[in-house]
Amino acid sequence: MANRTDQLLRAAWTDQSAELPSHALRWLREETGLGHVETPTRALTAPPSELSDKAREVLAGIVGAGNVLTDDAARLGRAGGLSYLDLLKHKGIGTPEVPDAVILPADPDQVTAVLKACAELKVTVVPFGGGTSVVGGVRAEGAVILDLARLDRLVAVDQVSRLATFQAGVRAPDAERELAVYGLTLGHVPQSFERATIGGFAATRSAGQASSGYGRFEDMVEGVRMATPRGDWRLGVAPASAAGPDLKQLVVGSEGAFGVITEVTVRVRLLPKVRRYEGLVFDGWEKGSEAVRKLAQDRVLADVTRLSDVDETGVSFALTGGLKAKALSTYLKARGIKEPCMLILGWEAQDNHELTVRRAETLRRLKGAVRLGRPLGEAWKHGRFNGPRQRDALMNAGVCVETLETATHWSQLTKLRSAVRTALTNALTEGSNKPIVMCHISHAYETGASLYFTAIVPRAVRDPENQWRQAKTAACEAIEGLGTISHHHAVGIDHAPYLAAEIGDLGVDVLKAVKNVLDPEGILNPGKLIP
Ligand SMILES: Cc1cc2nc3c(=O)[nH]c(=O)nc-3n(C[C@H](O)[C@H](O)[C@H](O)COP(=O)(O)OP(=O)(O)OC[C@H]3O[C@@H](n4cnc5c(N)ncnc54)[C@H](O)[C@@H]3O)c2cc1C
Repeated sequence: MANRTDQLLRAAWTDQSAELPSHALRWLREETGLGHVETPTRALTAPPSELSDKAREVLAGIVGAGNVLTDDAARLGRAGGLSYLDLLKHKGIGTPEVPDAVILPADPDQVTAVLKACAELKVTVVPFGGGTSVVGGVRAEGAVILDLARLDRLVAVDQVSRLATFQAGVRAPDAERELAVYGLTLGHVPQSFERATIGGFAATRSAGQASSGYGRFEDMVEGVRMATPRGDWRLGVAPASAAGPDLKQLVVGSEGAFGVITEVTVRVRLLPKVRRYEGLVFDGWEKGSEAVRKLAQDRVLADVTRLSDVDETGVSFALTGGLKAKALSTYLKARGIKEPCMLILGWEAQDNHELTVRRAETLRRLKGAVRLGRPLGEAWKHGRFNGPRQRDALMNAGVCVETLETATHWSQLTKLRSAVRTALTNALTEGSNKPIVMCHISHAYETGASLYFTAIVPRAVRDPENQWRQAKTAACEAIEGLGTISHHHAVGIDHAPYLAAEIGDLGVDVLKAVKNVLDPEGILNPGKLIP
């Protein structure tokens, strides 16, 4: 179990070293001014645990002495999430926030007992699923980590209603493996799929790459069970209800600040038997985003619908390298495409007839696009979980790489994209360093879409944390009034200062009031979600 979280003590996504191909590194040096930068991984030590003997004894009485871990490896292995800043700290640039202990309860009752004990002992608790938070959600200095790794069971499957109940610590690949036995799927595939958990998805309102077809995670949640210092809370008895506001939605997105989700009942679907992914290219962002809007509003989106802007398309083609990239660019020019914007579409269906009909409905609306067929789509699908490994390789090469996401209505989309691009570019341009800022739509709705930005620039040698902070602040300020502070990464610590601008001071007071009821001692994940 320790290996599930250690990953070079969280300095990387996997324990396999990641390297950039030489042509990619050469290209990056030319484009950004990247020099030769060393990124050593420093051997880290943990400060002594400050968990009192009494607390250790009480917690051991609940979960067993072997499940209260205070050794350095266990604590460093859960020190922080997987944001750029968290990864930097584990590479020895900055100091990671190390918890005092790691508690591993075995079931929902033990979770409730741990929370009640911690409330009495005034011990702060940070819930930890896969630890993939990119917004500081699992930072736990001066707190204990409540790791849900042992809540790893499929509790029930209702094949008639197409529902499955999972314990919160089940990881996405394990959930899919268990469902496949019944011919079912959840269809939730965020880029963090390999490591994130069912409880983490619910706690953060996650959105997967196939959200256009399968919905966001909160659309899938039919029921939740949450342990709080006040006791166990279960919600969700029917597919729809008019019994007052939907309190499930207070739990979904609560980021560990109101309680610990111990079980989630999710809507599942039949496992698809046929899949088809393909790529098209539009000439320019406006034409591409208009096309995605039409698909969304005519309700014929493919299950995966992802439009890259010209910068992101350029980077994907450049990283392909060699003759293939040159041939592609010559072909697109010959077809009159001046600013290629790549659209990936993926359909999943029960049989070829269903797929053919849906595909035809989508494609007949995409006038003016150059179809590049299956190789491009299949290549995207093949590499869909490579992002974290590429980030490791970039960071090892001395690159600052940050991703951030937002969403807005169609009428504001182009304005928001320009505002964030300009903010990031200005904040990251320094001396001979030139940032690359790229963007894509990966989640489309009838009324609007998400925007996902990736910025890469040579890492500042003197103060890398400040370089990141300036870019983050500039982007968050650009978003204010135009879109949401987070479409799927959640609030955590990093977005908390901007939440009031989105939900109002009254909204923040409502969240505080809920917390006061469920967690009167304020032991749960302080500093996260609520500003
Ligand atoms: C490389 C990379 C790619 C990513 N891609 C995506 C993406 O495509 N889509 C997306 O939505 N997100 C993405 N994320 C963000 C992250 O994976 C999601 O936020 C995910 O939902 C977190 O799941 P987790 O199990 O790792 O939760 P953790 O990181 O462990 O926790 C996240 C937050 O939820 C709380 N929490 C966790 N479990 C529980 C629980 N059982 N009860 C109460 N609170 C809990 C934690 O305290 C924390 O505040 C990505 C992250 C990385 C590093």
